[in-house]
Amino acid sequence: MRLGGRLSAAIEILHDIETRHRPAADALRDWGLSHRFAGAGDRAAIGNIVYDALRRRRAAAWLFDSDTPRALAFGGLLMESGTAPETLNASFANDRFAPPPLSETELNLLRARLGEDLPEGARANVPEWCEPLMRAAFGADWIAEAAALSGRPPLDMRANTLKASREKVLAALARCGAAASRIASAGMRIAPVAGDGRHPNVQAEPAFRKGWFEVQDEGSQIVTELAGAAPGEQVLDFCAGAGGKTLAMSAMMDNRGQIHAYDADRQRLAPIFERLKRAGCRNVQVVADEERLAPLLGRMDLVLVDAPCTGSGTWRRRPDAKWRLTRQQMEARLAEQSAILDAASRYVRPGGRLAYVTCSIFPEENAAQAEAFLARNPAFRLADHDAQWRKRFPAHAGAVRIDGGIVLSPAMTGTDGFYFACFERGAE
Ligand SMILES: C[S@@+](CC[C@H](N)C(=O)[O-])C[C@H]1O[C@@H](n2cnc3c(N)ncnc32)[C@H](O)[C@@H]1O
Repeated sequence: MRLGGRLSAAIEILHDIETRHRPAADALRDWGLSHRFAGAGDRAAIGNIVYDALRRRRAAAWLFDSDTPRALAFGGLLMESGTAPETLNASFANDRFAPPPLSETELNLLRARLGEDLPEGARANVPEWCEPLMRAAFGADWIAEAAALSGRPPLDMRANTLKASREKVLAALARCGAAASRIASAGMRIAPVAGDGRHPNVQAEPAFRKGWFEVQDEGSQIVTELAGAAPGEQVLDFCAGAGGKTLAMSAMMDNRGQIHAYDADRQRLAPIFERLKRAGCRNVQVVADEERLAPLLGRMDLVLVDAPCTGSGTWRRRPDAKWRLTRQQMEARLAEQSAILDAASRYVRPGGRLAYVTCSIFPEENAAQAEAFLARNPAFRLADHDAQWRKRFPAHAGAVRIDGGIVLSPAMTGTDGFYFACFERGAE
C-alpha cells in the first residue's frame, strides 16, 4: 500500500473508534482481519497514523479547526512526519486509494497554523477537564509533562534474573536493537519507532519463550524495585492481575519466601498461571478467593496494592483511553482505591510495609490518597521516599518528584507515569 491508501485506512479506523466507541486496538485488529491483503508493514504504518492522531488529537483538531477522523489523521501525520501539506498532496498522485487531497481552504488554514505557536491546550493534548489535574501535578511544567505523554512510547522489557542475566538477554536480542535501560536494574529498552516503522515482535523470540524476559514498562519495574520485596519475605500482591509485578517480585526474591497473588477479578488472574510457569517462579501462590487470605491477616512483611486507576500515566500507549476518561470514572476509581488500601492494610504485620502504586499522574489518585489513608490509619506512617529513592537508584538522585510518595513520568524518567508510596506499620 502507498501512503494515501494507508491514510484512508487510518481515517476509516478512526471513524470506527469514534462512532462505535471502540478501543483502538480492537478497531485495528478488526480492520486487519477484514483486509487480509494488507501486510504487517502496512498494518504497522496504519496503526502509527491512528495512534499518532489519538495522541495529538487536540493539536490536530486545532490545525484543521475540525475534529473529524480525516482532520485527526491528516493532522497527526503532518505533525509527526513534518511533511509539508503540499508534499503530502503530491504523494497522492495516481493513488486511487488515497483520500481526497487537502483542499485550497484546508491548505490555506494549514499554512497559517503550521507557522503559529500552538495554543496551550493543543500543545498539552489532554482533555480540557484534565488540565487542572495536570497543573496540580506538575505546576509550571504541566504542558511539557502533558506533551511528553503524547509521544510515541519505547518497548520496555525486564530481564528475568531467575533465568538469565540482562547481558545474556541483550546478547540474545542483539538484532532487535535493545539496550540496557537507564534506571531499572534489569530493564532493557527498544527506542520508540520512527516514521512508519514498527517494534520487533519480541514475544516471538526464543529467549521470550524460554522465559528469559518479560515485556514491562520501565516505570512498572522501578516501582516494583522500590517496593523492595526481599528473599525470604512473606508478600501479598493484593491486585495481582496478570502478574506483571508478581513476576518481578519473584525474581527480586530469588524464588525464596512466598508471594500470595490475589485479585478480586478471577478473569484478570487467568494469564498468571502460564506466565509463572514460563518465568520459572516457584514461590507464588495464586489466590482467587478473598476468604482464603484470612490466615495472612497481620502477618505480611509487604503488601503491594497496584491499584485500579485512571491509567493517565499510560496515555502514550493507550491514547484512546485519554479521550474516553470521564470525571465520573475517576471518582469511581478514587472510591475503589481508598477501600482497597484499607482492606489490604489489614494484612501488614507490625513493623511491615504497605506499598501503594498507581499508573496515574493525578494527585487525587496519588498524594491525596496517601494522605487520606494515613489520616484514617494512624498505625501507619509515611516512609522517607527521598531517602528510599536515593538508596535504590543513587545515580538518579533528583530525577523524580516527591509528592508524599514518588512520581515518575515520561518527561522526568522516560517511563510511563507512575506513583509509588510506602506506608510503614509501627511495631507493636
Ligand atoms: C493495575 S491492575 C493490576 C496490574 C498487575 N498488578 C500487573 O502488574 O500486571 C489493578 C487490578 O486491581 C484489581 N482489583 C480491582 N478491585 C479490586 C479489589 N477490590 N481487590 C483486589 N483487586 C482488585 C483489578 O481486577 C485489576 O486486575
